[in-house]
Amino acid sequence: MLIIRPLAENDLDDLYEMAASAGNGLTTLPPDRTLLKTKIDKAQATFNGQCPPDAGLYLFALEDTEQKRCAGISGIQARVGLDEVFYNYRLSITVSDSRELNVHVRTPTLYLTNDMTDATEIGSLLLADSHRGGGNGLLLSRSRFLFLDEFREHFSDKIFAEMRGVSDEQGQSPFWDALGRRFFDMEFVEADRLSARGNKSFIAELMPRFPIYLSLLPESATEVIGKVHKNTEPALNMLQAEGFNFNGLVDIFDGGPVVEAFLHNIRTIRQSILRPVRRVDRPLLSNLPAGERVMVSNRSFEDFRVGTLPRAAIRDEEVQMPGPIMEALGVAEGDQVRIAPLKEALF
Ligand SMILES: CC(C)(COP(=O)(O)OP(=O)(O)OC[C@H]1O[C@@H](n2cnc3c(N)ncnc32)[C@H](O)[C@@H]1OP(=O)(O)O)[C@@H](O)C(=O)NCCC(=O)NCCSC(=O)CCC(=O)O
Repeated sequence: MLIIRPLAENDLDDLYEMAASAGNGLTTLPPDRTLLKTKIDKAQATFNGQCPPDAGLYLFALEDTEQKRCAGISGIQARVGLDEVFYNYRLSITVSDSRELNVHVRTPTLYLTNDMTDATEIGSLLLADSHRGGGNGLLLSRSRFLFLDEFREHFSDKIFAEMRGVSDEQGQSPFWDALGRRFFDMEFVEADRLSARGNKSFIAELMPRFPIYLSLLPESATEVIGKVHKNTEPALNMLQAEGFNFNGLVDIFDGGPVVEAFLHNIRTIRQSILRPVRRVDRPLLSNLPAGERVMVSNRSFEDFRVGTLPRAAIRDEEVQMPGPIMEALGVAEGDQVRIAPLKEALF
């Protein structure tokens, strides 16, 4: 059985292994044990109330209960731009127009902004290679929306994700090579490593502050602006299906797109329903295709859990749950649980 739960201290080895095999550009998940441990500590402090929930870092693990290991991770940062300034480039247009000379030229232009300050960021989405496909990525990504729905008061109305931009197998980013590198004499991999260590705004402060005309950059750089890394296409696809759209901002390092949605418009949130639990003596059927399963959450803050059930378990007045999933979610008969589509609409 696969269950979403808060990331815990003993997930460190699994997390490190996943981060080490993920390649470059996943800035928030570097293969660095000390840094990953700091993140786990911050997430634990958030879930157990030692850190203000509005400034918290919520990291979730996908636990494979048979293999007893963490097979994936996903996250929510309650607000960005509080501890350090949060930068993006806005992809805008400069128009040069002269009727006398019969000239009308539109030049795409990048402006350095802090537009996402105070918004809620989802990120750190990573699934072990062994668990890719079959709807596991859907559960990992979408279960976060059940949490946001339940505890809206701690989050912004605006939810966004910075998608990993284009870089090659050697970690070369055409966008970084054409831009950041000229102001900061450093390879992308090194800049990415430094920003993972919390130096992102420090690097950003050394980047050009004046507008950048894209016609002055090489095509290798302009053609990757707003594009995602090929391994990130499923992540983007899932967010687009939830109603997220490109908001015109890109990452200052690799040019990857920022996508955003308003919380109340997110598909999982719009379609979620509550039902009381009724225990049934039935097999789990956790191998059903994603389209035939739904997500179910226990609605707890400190011990948030999400699993999946067959769609047929939802009835008008109740949701029917086999004992093992009730135990995994920590719910009892009569408790109200929240249910949302894993893939196909509920009704
Ligand atoms: C992103 C995940 C977790 C997704 O898991 P899976 O690969 O198992 O996904 P899946 O369930 O097979 O597919 C999910 C959906 O994407 C679709 N899909 C699959 N391959 C695709 C492709 N090449 N192009 C477009 N869409 C594709 C599937 O049809 C499915 O949608 P349907 O069911 O509708 O058909 C994984 O690929 C991964 O760990 N990637 C490497 C790390 C990474 O790049 N992470 C994102 C970084 S960016 C980030 O973290 C911010 C974003 C965020 O947090 O959400």
